[in-house]
Amino acid sequence: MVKNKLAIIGGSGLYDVEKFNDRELLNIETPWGKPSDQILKTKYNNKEVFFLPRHGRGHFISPSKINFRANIDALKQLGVTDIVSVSAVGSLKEDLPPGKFVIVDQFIDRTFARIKTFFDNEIVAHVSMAHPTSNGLMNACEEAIKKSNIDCQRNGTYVVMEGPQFSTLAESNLYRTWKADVIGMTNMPEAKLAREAEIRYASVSMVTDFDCWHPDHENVDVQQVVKVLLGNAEKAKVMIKNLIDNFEDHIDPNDPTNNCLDVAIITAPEKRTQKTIDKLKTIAGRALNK
Ligand SMILES: CSC[C@H]1O[C@H](OP(=O)(O)O)[C@H](O)[C@@H]1O
Ligand SMILES: Nc1ncnc2[nH]cnc12
Repeated sequence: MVKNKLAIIGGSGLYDVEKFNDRELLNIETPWGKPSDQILKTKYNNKEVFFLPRHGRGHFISPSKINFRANIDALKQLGVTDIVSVSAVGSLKEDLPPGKFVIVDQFIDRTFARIKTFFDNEIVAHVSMAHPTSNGLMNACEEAIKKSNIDCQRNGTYVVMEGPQFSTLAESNLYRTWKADVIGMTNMPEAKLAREAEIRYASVSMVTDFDCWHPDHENVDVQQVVKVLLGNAEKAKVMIKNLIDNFEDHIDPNDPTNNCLDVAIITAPEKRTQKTIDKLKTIAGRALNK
């Protein structure tokens, strides 16, 4: 049986989980290059967990330059089965003020300058993204957040913009007409690549600002965002502890992510070269070597 292993991908404001013991920093190489930073392997209540800051410690990687493929491949190499992203987002709704957490269940991917698949050479696969987040993992996040007394909305749509500039007023208003809830720059292609790697994914998005549509908040200002972020990050760390404790109770053994490549790879076996099969060993070894 596959052992469930949790990883947290930390976003803006969450670059480490300092208070966990048994800390080991891992340098992982992947066929896609280097991940954003060393990966922290640590323990809480005797449970192993991995942590990777997607912008690097010190926040030196912009959203468009994150090597999402290397990040996902590295976590898969470590045996990670579940990823919870912790992200800063702008709010597109009046009832989602700064400080509120949203367990995102849907995305609108508006990014255009990123590599979005592991299957772009010789071996082609089309995974379903109808439900990009895993229900069991979202249940675990909801329970962990509630236990931490954090104000939270279950479900919501996250618009992923390219950035790094924030939206124009017209764009912000357009996304509001789409009934989207929050906006950020990083959860895609992360969620797509996690799905291709058959890793369950959930996103806990922490509201830092009202973007620019709100009549009382004309601009997004990074200084303001950082102020809210620091408070959010402390709350997120409490949530992460609760999540490590409870996540295994919520794993769905029948989650469609678990073996989604079985019905996704379309390339005829005779067209798959050994070189590409080797490159995809970590991501798709299970499905390719059956
Ligand atoms: C510092 S505000 C903009 C920045 O924050 C979010 O990143 P993350 O999702 O990693 O927390 C947003 O997507 C932008 O990258
Ligand atoms: N308003 C906003 N737009 C995009 N990404 C964000 N991250 C935090 N606030 C944001």
